[in-house]
Amino acid sequence: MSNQNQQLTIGFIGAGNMASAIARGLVKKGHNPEKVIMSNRSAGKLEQLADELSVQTTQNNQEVCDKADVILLSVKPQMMADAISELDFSTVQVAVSVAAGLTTDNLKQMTQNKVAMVRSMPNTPSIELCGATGLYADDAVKKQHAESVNYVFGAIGEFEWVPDENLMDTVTALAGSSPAYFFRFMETLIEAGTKQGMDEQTARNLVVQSALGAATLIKNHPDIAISERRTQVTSPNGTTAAALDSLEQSGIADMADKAVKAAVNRGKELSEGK
Ligand SMILES: NC(=O)C1=CN([C@@H]2O[C@H](COP(=O)(O)OP(=O)(O)OC[C@H]3O[C@@H](n4cnc5c(N)ncnc54)[C@H](OP(=O)(O)O)[C@@H]3O)[C@@H](O)[C@H]2O)C=CC1
Ligand SMILES: O=C(O)[C@@H]1CCC=N1
Repeated sequence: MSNQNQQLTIGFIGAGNMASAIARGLVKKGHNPEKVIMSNRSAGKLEQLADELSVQTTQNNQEVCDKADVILLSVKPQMMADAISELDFSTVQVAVSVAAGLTTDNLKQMTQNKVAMVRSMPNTPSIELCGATGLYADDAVKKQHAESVNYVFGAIGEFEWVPDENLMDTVTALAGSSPAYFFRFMETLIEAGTKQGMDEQTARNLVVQSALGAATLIKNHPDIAISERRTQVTSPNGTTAAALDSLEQSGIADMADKAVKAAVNRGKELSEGK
């Protein structure tokens, strides 16, 4: 990590699931917790984060603006206008929304266009420094702002800038939300294993290690197609072929397509205040 970026004070408005995942990741990566400040509406989460991470906490959102160089706007989309409209961002270098759906136009309107605004879509594996984040900035965002943002999201995983803001709803479907799809698939496999008579802990260990192994295998060999890895597992007329045939007959591709479209559409609704 570059020394200059390590000096950044990183602020959070809203200290819920996503903000605490990023803060935990940053501290785990070695960012000085005294250079993290988090605000939240209610006190309980702040007390826990102060105890666990030794970050600065406050229930005053303006204090975060006054102390932080980079601010992550991490309240629910429906709460964003209430949380940020009255704030003075004049000493803030760049604000980064993590909210699903809200466009940079929505956000700039809420802040009267007074702060450089980046839109991000991270995910909770950021706690383990395995995050996947999509980022979008309009032309007003300077190189120095982008570098600060790269530092934050590079510390907690991998990130991709997208050139077209419309793609941020797809980022939400494929990165922000997708850990939940994988969790759900793991849950269903474990449950199916227990129906075959296996105890839950053993089923969990086998499923989780297989998920980790499958992702690691794909990630460590980007030159090998995912379909080739699938073929390597699938003996002709074997057990995998039987399972995959069943998944295809149940419409796995259609299910994924519909799920992604549902998430994208919900993102668009959120941008319209629905
Ligand atoms: N969860 C996830 O996996 C992901 C979430 N996101 C985005 O992150 C954002 C937050 O989601 P998530 O963390 O899940 O939600 P949470 O409900 O866990 O966190 C939101 C937090 O904002 C606080 N809050 C609400 N209003 C204010 C306010 N006016 N001032 C200060 N704090 C306030 C809430 O406080 P209180 O304790 O009082 O309720 C709450 O702790 C959303 O916009 C979501 O779209 C993006 C990617 C992934
Ligand atoms: O479910 C949501 O709306 C948020 C955004 C991505 C993950 N959680």
